[in-house]
Amino acid sequence: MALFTFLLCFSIFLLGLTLYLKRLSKEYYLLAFCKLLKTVDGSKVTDKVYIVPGRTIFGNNFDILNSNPEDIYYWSRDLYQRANGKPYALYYYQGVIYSITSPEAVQEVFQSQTLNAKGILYDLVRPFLGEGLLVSSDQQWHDRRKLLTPAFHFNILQSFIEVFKNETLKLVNLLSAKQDQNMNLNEIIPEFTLNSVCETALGICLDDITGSSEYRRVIHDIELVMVDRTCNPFMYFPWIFKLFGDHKGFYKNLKVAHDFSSKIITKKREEFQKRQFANETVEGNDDETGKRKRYAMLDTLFHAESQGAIYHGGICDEVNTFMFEGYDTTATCLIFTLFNLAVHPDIQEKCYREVKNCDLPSMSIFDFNQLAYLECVVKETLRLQPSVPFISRYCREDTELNGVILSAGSQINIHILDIMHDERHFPDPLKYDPDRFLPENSLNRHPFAFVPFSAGSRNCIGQKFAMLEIKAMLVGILQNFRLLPVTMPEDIRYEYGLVLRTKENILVKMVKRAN
Ligand code: HEM
Repeated sequence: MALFTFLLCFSIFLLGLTLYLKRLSKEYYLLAFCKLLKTVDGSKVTDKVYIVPGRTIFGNNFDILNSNPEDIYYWSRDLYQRANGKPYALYYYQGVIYSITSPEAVQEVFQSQTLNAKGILYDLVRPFLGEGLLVSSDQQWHDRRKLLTPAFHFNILQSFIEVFKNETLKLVNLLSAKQDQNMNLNEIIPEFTLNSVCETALGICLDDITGSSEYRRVIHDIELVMVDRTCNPFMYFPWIFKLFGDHKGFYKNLKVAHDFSSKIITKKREEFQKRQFANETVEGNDDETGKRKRYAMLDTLFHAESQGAIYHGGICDEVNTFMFEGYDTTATCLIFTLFNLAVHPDIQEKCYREVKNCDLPSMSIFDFNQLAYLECVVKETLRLQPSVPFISRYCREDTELNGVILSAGSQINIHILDIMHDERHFPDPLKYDPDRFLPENSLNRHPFAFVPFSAGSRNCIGQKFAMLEIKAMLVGILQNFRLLPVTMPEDIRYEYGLVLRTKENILVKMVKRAN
């Protein structure tokens, strides 16, 4: 009798559980621990979104376990092909990842006033960048963006040009000493872009401060650990990372990077305070024409600090953000541009003809803006090999987007690279063809078809800075050298890092031009 009662109760329990799970499974992908996507109009989700089949019964949670950055790059391209122009979705325990690969689909995100919070991947860079402009959100982001925008004003950029030119001349001298050898661009270029951002935005010459090569090395190692963590969903948990990841190495490297930027801040603050004391800057808010005085980035922060609008920790976060965002992105673009020019001698020749009579030392922003073909070349590189291949947003609340409902906690991955490889807007998308950006060929192009700097309120604050710096370096290099290919396009295997990388370093040969 007792057994019968037990079996009856157990059966009722099982039936109840089954019914409950059945009901729940209308809302959730149970084994993936994730809420299901729905459409706004009740139509089939698969009509609007390609649902990526998981490799295990647990949704997509284990799809990229043990992958490397190269695997992830090519996996993303494969998903793009399979989705055939539709957005695609992956089911992870953290929430749905809704991936956008077309200008039409990204429009709503870039125009949204609310989708400003960054995706959870950015949590992995938080130990490095704190609450700096790249990762922060809400009022803090708004206030900082407002504070820092004037530091990239035209007049400030004009004053940076001298630094870009000096760094270019230093680079040309170094390249002259190595001409006719194979040049490893990944080793040479980042040193100069780091110098440029430090000397302009931070006002410090790295020749006066030790540790810059160590800084670049640790940044690379920090990146490797972060990319490794993105491949393993369990490593998102800080305690699992602490137990099983390279936690110790990561924080050791982080300390080196933070100490390096701290050293810069301390040195510059002393100088700022001395100037303040001498009444040269802070009190003199207005310049002689009566206009509000503008400062370069670090002085803007010190000025805000003197008014209680930001504290030391905030300054450190912004400095780390600008150093990190400002050097690797531009270096990547320069490396790919030089590579593209080396393997396309006809395009290189056209650029050379445009720049050969420029007088670099006397060039102004206006003169750089006149280099129309060079601009097309840089844009085509950013289209084909965008330094930042994808970005991500986080849905704090249930969000309607492109006819689907993303529940709170979902992520929106914006695949900038795929958007800019859309053949409807860029026919034969893998061909390197700067003419696409000539005015007559850009007419009526979708406004979000070319978005290497993102778009909308969270676009890149440093885009004009970057274009100017890249153009200055290209003018100097092209005037002095003919680039010959060593690495060929077929040798390149791309990798996802914090910026777009290649598995092997890119090599070119530079032959001095007869003047
Ligand atoms: C070719 C060079 C560059 C490219 C392709 C690039 C690209 C981007 C992209 C795509 C974003 C959006 C990131 C996101 O939404 O998660 C971004 C944001 C940002 N970039 Fe750049 N960037 C470049 C150069 C620079 C430079 C030179 C600086 C500074 C000197 C800079 C500073 C920033 C900052 C601070 C943000 C965050 C802006 C915000 O959220 O308000 N970038 N950049």
